[in-house]
Amino acid sequence: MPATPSAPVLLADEPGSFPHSVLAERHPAIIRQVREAFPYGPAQHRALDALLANCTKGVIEPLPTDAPDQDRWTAWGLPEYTGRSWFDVPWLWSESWFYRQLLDAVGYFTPGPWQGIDPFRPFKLAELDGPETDEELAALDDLANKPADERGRALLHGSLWGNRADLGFRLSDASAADAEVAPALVADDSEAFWSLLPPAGAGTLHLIADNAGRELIPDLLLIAHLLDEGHVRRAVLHLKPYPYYVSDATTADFVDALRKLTGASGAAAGYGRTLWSATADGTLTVRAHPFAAAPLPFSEMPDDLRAELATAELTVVKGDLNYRRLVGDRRWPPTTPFQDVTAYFPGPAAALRTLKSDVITGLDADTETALVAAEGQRWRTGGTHALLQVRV
Ligand SMILES: O=P(O)(O)OC[C@@]1(O)O[C@H](CO)[C@@H](O)[C@@H]1O
Repeated sequence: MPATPSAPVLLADEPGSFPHSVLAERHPAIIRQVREAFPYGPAQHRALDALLANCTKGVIEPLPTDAPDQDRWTAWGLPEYTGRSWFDVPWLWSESWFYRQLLDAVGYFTPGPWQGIDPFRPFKLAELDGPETDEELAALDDLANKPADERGRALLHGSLWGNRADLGFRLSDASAADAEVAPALVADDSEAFWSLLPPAGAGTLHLIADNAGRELIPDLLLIAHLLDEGHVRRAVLHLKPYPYYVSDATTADFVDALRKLTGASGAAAGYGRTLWSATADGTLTVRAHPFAAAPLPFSEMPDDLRAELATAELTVVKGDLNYRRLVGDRRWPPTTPFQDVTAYFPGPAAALRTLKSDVITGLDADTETALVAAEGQRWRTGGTHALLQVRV
């Protein structure tokens, strides 16, 4: 048990707060964009209208008794939250519920012509095919002749900062992509990261992925490097079982990213070949566990996932949402020890995250003071700061 006393769970009930803006502004904007991106029929438009009204003014409603995921959502807290405003239940919970309901509205789960059609795919593809992605891949050629440890550090940073590529975040803050970043990390355990993964390692890396496209590609490059240089013998990539938080990576997005690499020229294609053959021989495997899209913190992970992560040399936990799930989506004092709040995790873990929501732990007091003096509380949510924290 962590020695640290717990902190209040984040709700979205305070107007003016970041969680409130996500429910009141980001979710309606997502509905609008999805609606405009597809030639949906009248039934889908009606369902989207109903969702818009429900998610902004209504209450959590029960699922139809024949919903295939009824049991799962029952176990995840639906009976407890039914009848309550979306703004009055844990924010982590209502956000996951939103994506589940949005997919339902467009027919994603219903047998028929729209089953399995990712409503976020046009946005993901536009990013994957954009000039920035090609520039990032071309830059790998400059890295190719550097010593392996220098390449490793550059690729680790690429994976970390790749977390800025979050289409949901950009929806609510269009200027986010251009905002200047603060290169110094607010917490930097990268030495511990490398000491957990020395060369000639025999273990398995797990990576809990976050966004597709410009985040997943650098994640894949890091995995390829760790395999090629012998830091780990195997890797397991955890993806989402269905589209989630706009740009979260699914198996289809993994395929697109890998094809992008193998279809590129120069060094990028080499990484692509490493990964393609690693999937073929089982060195790299993918998972899409239902818990990856659960509305719960990782402390409540099911036994099968816990047992699997317990075998990892290191689990890399990518992104802001996964960080919220890792430490618990709570109002921790920022200096709360990261080791304490992650003590429950089944093995060593490394959080690689740009800061895009209020939750933060593991800061030293001077760092917090300096951030507040410079920016008020904006540093928590602006996506311009990043951290790499390791739980040993
Ligand atoms: O997990 P990611 O892609 O880094 O960020 C997810 C995010 O954009 O969505 C949530 C709010 O909707 C926050 O956790 C964060 O702002």
